[in-house]
Amino acid sequence: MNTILDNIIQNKRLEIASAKAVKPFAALLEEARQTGRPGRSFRQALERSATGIIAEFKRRSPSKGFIHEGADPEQVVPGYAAAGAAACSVLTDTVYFGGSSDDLVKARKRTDIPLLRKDFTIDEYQIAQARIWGADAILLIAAVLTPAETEKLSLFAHSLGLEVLLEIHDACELNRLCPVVDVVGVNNRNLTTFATDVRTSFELAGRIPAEYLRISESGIGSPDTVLRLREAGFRGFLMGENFMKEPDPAAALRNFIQALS
Ligand SMILES: O=C(O)c1ccccc1NCC(=O)[C@H](O)[C@H](O)COP(=O)(O)O
Repeated sequence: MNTILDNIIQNKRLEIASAKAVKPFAALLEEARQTGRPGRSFRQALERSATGIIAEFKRRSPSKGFIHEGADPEQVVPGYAAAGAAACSVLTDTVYFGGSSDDLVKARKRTDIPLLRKDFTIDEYQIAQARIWGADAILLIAAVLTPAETEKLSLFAHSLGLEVLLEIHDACELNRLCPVVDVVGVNNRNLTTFATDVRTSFELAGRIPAEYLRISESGIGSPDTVLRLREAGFRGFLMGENFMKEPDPAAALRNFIQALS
């Protein structure tokens, strides 16, 4: 039986094929190479951040449905930056998350903090898009990539000046770690059942080599959880629903950060 993740990836393949029919990869790559490299670093922003919070912009999700349907990235993302986010994650998947390339492009125009293109990256085409749309980093999900694919896509991302967040959920995915990965994320959400359990981060923390900057993702809802994850060695905390479910996500982030200090 197809899981939602299978369906998401199948849909990605169709989207990429349709995009290539409109603009072939060679033309997109030329455009990406001509796009300026602003020199922002997703990893450095986390290393230097007092909060380590990566605030996510998403309107909906497979697990929660509608979260904040009319959210405007030109309001939310600069608001996140002003509230103290180290970086922002912007969902660009439309079908399952209600996002778009426009969200990333608009966010880029309104803030200078590093932006992560949050999508299901399986092809160099998506990485070239991320460069053009203003991302500083891309997400690779170990669950849908082989070790060889992970390294190949990571090298390509670096060739365009993008950093790589490699997301794992299980110890068996540690074999995707490679020197070209910049940040390792532990996703507390099981991408098949959507259940979140922050114990996943605590269980995997010690299995990730110290040279990788570690972040914890999903299902984080309290300052105490962030403080415990910090003690376990995590430097970044990717949080979306906790803020996006509020009428003013940036104000929710501001209140969260105040409770952290
Ligand atoms: O969020 C989902 O329902 C989901 C389902 C399948 C694949 C990915 C999914 N979410 C992407 C994410 O990893 C989260 O948006 C991100 O980690 C923030 O999680 P949260 O703070 O729990 O919104």
